[in-house]
Amino acid sequence: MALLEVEDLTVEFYTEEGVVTAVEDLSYRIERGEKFGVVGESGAGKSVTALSLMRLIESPGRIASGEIRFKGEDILELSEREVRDLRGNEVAMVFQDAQTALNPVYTVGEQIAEAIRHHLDYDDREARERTVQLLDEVGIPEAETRYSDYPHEFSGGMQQRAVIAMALSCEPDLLVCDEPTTALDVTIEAQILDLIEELADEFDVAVQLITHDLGVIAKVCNRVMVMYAGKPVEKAPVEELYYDPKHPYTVGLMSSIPRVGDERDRLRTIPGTMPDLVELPPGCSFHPRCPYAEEVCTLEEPPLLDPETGAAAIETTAHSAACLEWAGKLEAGLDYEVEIRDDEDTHRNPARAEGSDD
Ligand SMILES: Nc1ncnc2c1ncn2[C@@H]1O[C@H](COP(=O)(O)OP(=O)(O)OP(=O)(O)O)[C@@H](O)[C@H]1O
Repeated sequence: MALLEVEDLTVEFYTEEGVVTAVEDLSYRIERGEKFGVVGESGAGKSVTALSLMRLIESPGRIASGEIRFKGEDILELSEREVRDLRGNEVAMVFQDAQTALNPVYTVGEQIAEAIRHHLDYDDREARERTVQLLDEVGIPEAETRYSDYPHEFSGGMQQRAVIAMALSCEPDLLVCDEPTTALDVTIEAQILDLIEELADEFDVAVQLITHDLGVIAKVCNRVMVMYAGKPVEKAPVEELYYDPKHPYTVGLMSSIPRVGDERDRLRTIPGTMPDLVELPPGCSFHPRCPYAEEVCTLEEPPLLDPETGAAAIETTAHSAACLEWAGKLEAGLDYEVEIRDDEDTHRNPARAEGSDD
């Protein structure tokens, strides 16, 4: 049994414009200790997915259908009290903005110690000791002294480290990080990502890392799900996604990975914007922006398929993509080439999209 199993999750928001289907029929699973990335543009449904895991979707939204099983138990069936126990204790979350996670009127140390006392039944002294130890582990210098600092006395990067310490304080099995580094500058971003990766291994905690940046996923994750307009369009081990992407949207996202000193001609960024979620385009939601779209793409919605066999993807399918190409339905096929640039050299990816014309 996987640690987390999300099955056919659909989340809707009732707005004046109509019903927004923010997440539709979404399925994925995360194994114990796995680092799982969720990537897509703004509005893809990444945060809504994360909030659903914590059962934090609020009106006008609701989880319309699906199951979210954590250690085999459907969290949608739990009582409010049971969900509160789950949050923080077994599933912890780190958001983009550390400031909203920290209460300005308590010292950083007190807040973490309070979480420890609440969840782990430690006395004051034990909680304080554990807090200092955690602050030290997340790289806060002079942890003993900084325990008594208020959040505003910490820099943005230090605040995010403290939030990570708080998230890990109750030894969760799953850490959900929603754009944890977006508010930070690039050097600090790299440090925080390294920290998340190191701590995930050290604490043996699985991570669901949400970002709009494939470069961030590359640094941290083992497996990735690409989302577009509320649905998964590609799932793959990270290396495979980079070397052999099977969905045109993924290829478009790759062009926006910033690399220092990267002089190569970029693949075009994807023109256009995400469709209106109240009224999705017919057929494949991505077709209005897809350079390879054909008439069939306006008519048929592509399921997730195994690109090797064209069979419907099941949970054990390692690499799947929702493009009609893999159902053998495109006449001209996909024709893209991915250029990978390593630190030392640049080489063309040998893996071209199968079924390409030339
Ligand atoms: N409170 C809300 N009320 C109405 N619609 C909402 C609400 N929250 C989310 N949505 C809808 O769900 C869509 C997906 O939102 P979500 O926050 O999950 O996107 P995201 O992929 O996390 O993007 P971002 O990177 O901008 O956070 C939004 O575009 C919006 O249409």
